[in-house]
Amino acid sequence: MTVCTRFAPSPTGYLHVGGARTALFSWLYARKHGGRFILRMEDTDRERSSVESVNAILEGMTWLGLEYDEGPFYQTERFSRYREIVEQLLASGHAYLCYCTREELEARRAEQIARKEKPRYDGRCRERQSPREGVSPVVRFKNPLEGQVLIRDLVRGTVVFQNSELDDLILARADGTPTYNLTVVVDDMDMGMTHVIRGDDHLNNTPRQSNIFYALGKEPPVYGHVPMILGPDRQRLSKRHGAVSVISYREAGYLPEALLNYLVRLGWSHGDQEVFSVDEMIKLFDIADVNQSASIFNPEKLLWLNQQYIKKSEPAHIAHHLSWHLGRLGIDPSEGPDLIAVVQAQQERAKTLVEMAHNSVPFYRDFDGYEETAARKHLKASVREPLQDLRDRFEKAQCWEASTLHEILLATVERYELKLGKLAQPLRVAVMGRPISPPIDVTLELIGRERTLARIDQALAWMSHRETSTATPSGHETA
Ligand SMILES: Nc1ncnc2c1ncn2[C@@H]1O[C@H](COP(=O)(O)OP(=O)(O)OP(=O)(O)O)[C@@H](O)[C@H]1O
Repeated sequence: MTVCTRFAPSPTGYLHVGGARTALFSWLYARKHGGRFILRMEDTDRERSSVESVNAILEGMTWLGLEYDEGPFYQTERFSRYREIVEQLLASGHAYLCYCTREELEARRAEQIARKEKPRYDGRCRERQSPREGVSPVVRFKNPLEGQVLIRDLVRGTVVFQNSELDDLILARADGTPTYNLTVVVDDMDMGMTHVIRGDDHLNNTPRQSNIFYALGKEPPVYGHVPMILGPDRQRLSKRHGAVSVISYREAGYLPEALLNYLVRLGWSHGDQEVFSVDEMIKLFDIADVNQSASIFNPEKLLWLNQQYIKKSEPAHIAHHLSWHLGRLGIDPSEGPDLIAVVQAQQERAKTLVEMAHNSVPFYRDFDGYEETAARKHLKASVREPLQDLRDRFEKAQCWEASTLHEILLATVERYELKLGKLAQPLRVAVMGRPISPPIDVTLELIGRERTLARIDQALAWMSHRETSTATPSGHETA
């Protein structure tokens, strides 16, 4: 039997981290067992579903690398099939037409509450034979009245539900549209689902869905209900409450594998290992090791993991993701130094790709002004002469490589009896516009000879201009 799992979101918003982790567990289960992973859009709520949400979910899945083998399937395209199954259940006596009106149901409900009973449909139309004038009936499932439903849950172990606790749920509304529990069963049956791994917010639906499977003469799939991810307020993250979209993590400079790693560890562990490649996740993931309790999303830990991934990933891989961020800043990396070298120079320190992209801008684009405090501190009159000298030596450099540039810088500071930083920092501000960059020799190599010389000239001119404009009538500098 080939394992088949699915992710079945309702396209009523973006893909958020809670849904994404449930998708990841389902995907890992399929991959680990050499099975199929299906994507299904549960879009029957036409009011709340939208094409934009479908696209946002697809974008999130693609970015995370949770590729699906089949789908996306859309429930709205399967209405005739749902109708067929409703007819089948009616014909086999597992469903019946219910003519109770909304007002009657509400009145009975109020009475049940007044008697301190659990409000539920009282089964009045179960044996009804004749239609009722002027009322369009709904179709209800004839839930067994006795016995139990036993769920052997992959995460929670055996969970028992009493049939006496379950309502005769509505399968089709008066206008003929199918309800959630019916569509899910028909799809899971038709799509050959062997394992349904979903959030434990669905646990109460499971005995109802299992009974519909039995009524159709089928074995239900194996279920695994994974715990919820909660926000800092301990409320379940959902599209309607506090969830952060997966794509906003892309925009904030996270690597998809860092987010996957964070999500897999949220509620699952393998010894004390923290960092897992996707291949390791597939190999080591065991749904039986998933916690039963909910987890709280911790953005600091995610940031820490992202930094680890930036440090350790292949530069070419980071370059691939970084170029997307540079594109957002209007930079075409092919118009400057090799992006892989730019990544290598910054891999040790960047926490996010947004930070790396921001710090990479001067490698690709000339800047207009300097960071103000840095310029005031480092581009001082006293440094003009050594900076000019350094510039002239750079111009004559035999080759434009970090080691040669380093030698030239050392020789210049020696000549002026300066500490290295006293010239390296002004140089950095001159060529980058700011006081932070990778090692200065590497920075210069990346910027290239022409740009470096032009930027030092620009800084020297800026310094002269500043000297004249800030000079007092007596000729003393005031800054
Ligand atoms: N906070 C969460 N933690 C873990 N899994 C979740 C969370 N929220 C939803 N899921 C799971 O993600 C899958 C898709 O859910 P769905 O699209 O209905 O998301 P939702 O955010 O609950 O939507 P809505 O805001 O409409 O309630 C389901 O299996 C659901 O159980």
